[in-house]
Amino acid sequence: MTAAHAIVGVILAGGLSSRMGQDKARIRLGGAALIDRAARRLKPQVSAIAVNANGPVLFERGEELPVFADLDAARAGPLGGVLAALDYARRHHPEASHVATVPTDSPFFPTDLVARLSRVVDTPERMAVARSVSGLHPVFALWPVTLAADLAEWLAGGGALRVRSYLERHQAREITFPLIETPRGEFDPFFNINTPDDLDEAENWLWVLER
Ligand SMILES: Nc1nc2c(ncn2[C@@H]2O[C@H](COP(=O)(O)OP(=O)(O)OP(=O)(O)O)[C@@H](O)[C@H]2O)c(=O)[nH]1
Repeated sequence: MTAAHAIVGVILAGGLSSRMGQDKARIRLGGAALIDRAARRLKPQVSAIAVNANGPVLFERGEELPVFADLDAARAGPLGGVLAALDYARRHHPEASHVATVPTDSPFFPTDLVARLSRVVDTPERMAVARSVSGLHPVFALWPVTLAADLAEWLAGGGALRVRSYLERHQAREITFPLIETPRGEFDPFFNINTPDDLDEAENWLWVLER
């Protein structure tokens, strides 16, 4: 697949943030909310961008993005967000072949994420997912829009909620991304912020990464 293909980028922000105790999308890192950081990083990589959230979303500096909720009020985890994303893409971007998802809580993801995942998408049905030395990162993935009905059926049929199981079922291609070399050592670009301690660690890394 080439960069000419239309890919809708979706920031997954529909979780409960229970470990953080407050909405992770609104958490500030280095002066910017995580949702705005994710949007800034994803936007140049895709042809359109939107946010999956199950509550109100606030954007800064007038950068309003389209927001859509899960289709089913009973939360199905990240896959519920992916299903909503495929439905959104089908309705608003009929030209799009794939949706690229990233979570809202991972501020340092690769700036060539979508380009590298796209390169291994050789058929319209192909899925691709990111890996690093820390393991598979199932919410950093390319999802064919045509999978919507299959995913809906799988979730309705009580399919495992784990994203990883669904990717395995479809033999998603895995792309391994390198660690980032810094003066303080190597850093995983898929580092994500789940707890207040993670946020402290991200603040420390931000200082090193943006020096
Ligand atoms: N749409 C949707 N997204 C979800 C759901 N659960 C998790 N996510 C998203 O999936 C990604 C990974 O979520 P987690 O960090 O495991 O869960 P979380 O709800 O954000 O945080 P915790 O409640 O602390 O587990 C994040 O981008 C979440 O916003 C859900 O039920 N629906």
